[in-house]
Amino acid sequence: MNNVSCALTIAGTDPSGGAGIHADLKTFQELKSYGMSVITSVVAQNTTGVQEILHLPNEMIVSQLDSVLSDLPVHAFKTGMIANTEMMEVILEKITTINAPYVMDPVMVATSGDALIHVDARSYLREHLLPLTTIVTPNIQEAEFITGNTIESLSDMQDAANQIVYKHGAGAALVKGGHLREEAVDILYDGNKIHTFTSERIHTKNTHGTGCTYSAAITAYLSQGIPLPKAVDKAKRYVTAAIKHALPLGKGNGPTNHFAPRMDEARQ
Ligand SMILES: Nc1ncnc2c1ncn2[C@@H]1O[C@H](COP(=O)(O)OP(=O)(O)OP(=O)(O)O)[C@@H](O)[C@H]1O
Ligand SMILES: Cc1ncc(CO)c(N)n1
Repeated sequence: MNNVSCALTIAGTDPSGGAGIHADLKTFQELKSYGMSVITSVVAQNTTGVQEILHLPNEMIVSQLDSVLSDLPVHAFKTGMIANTEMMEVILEKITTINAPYVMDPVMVATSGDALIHVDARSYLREHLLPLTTIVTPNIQEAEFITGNTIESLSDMQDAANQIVYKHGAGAALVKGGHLREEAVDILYDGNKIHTFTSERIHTKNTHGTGCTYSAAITAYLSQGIPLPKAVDKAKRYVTAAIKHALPLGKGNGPTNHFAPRMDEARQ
């Protein structure tokens, strides 16, 4: 495998294995990209919520980034949880040197409702990191924060996706409507046109880490040179299968099933 595609995630941890760095690396592996990770914060969390957070010193984050960037290729990268403004500043300085697609999951709160980033950092993320992205993947709540508008319909989602590109400078915006309607509809504006991705809505409480898994799948496909709308289409299929076969583990919202495509293939 001389032409292996390398994908990097910069995010927080989840010892219960369903979200954060762990979801990202499992997804990269399942989708056949070589996974690499830089840890921002160590998060004691599980399917029921977040118990404790330890932020790594900024020098250690920079040091991890230097270790990866001085030695290995990066064909696409993503950011997830970046807890505060200072951390965002040092990460920004390093990622501007990477010449590869950038997927931002603008993580603000966990599925459990626990806050994962400092309130002030949300504005920094919008003003300074967002313009660097190839694609940003907000859920409704995150898109409402970025645009300052309420989102209640598909047409509101389209307006938000447009605004996030034109007004806030993202390369493309994928607004996820998982929580909005009977179908799970996501809207992508790629700077040229609106694309709509629809899947059945799966009635399950096991949705811990869906956002991480989805953005990691987009990153994996972009690392393989697959162009944007197609990468999102394939990632949407992957996350839908992962939710459909979600694992009833833990006492709260169980994790998505990163093996899911193999289970579907095995049945065919
Ligand atoms: N119950 C569901 N059935 C089918 N698809 C879903 C369901 N819930 C979410 N999705 C889809 O999963 C993907 C992830 O979106 P979601 O809105 O859950 O992300 P998120 O809120 O960022 O996740 P997280 O809780 O990990 O932060 C989207 O494509 C969304 O449409
Ligand atoms: C570390 C981390 N990033 C993102 C999420 C959002 O699901 C989470 N629960 N934990």
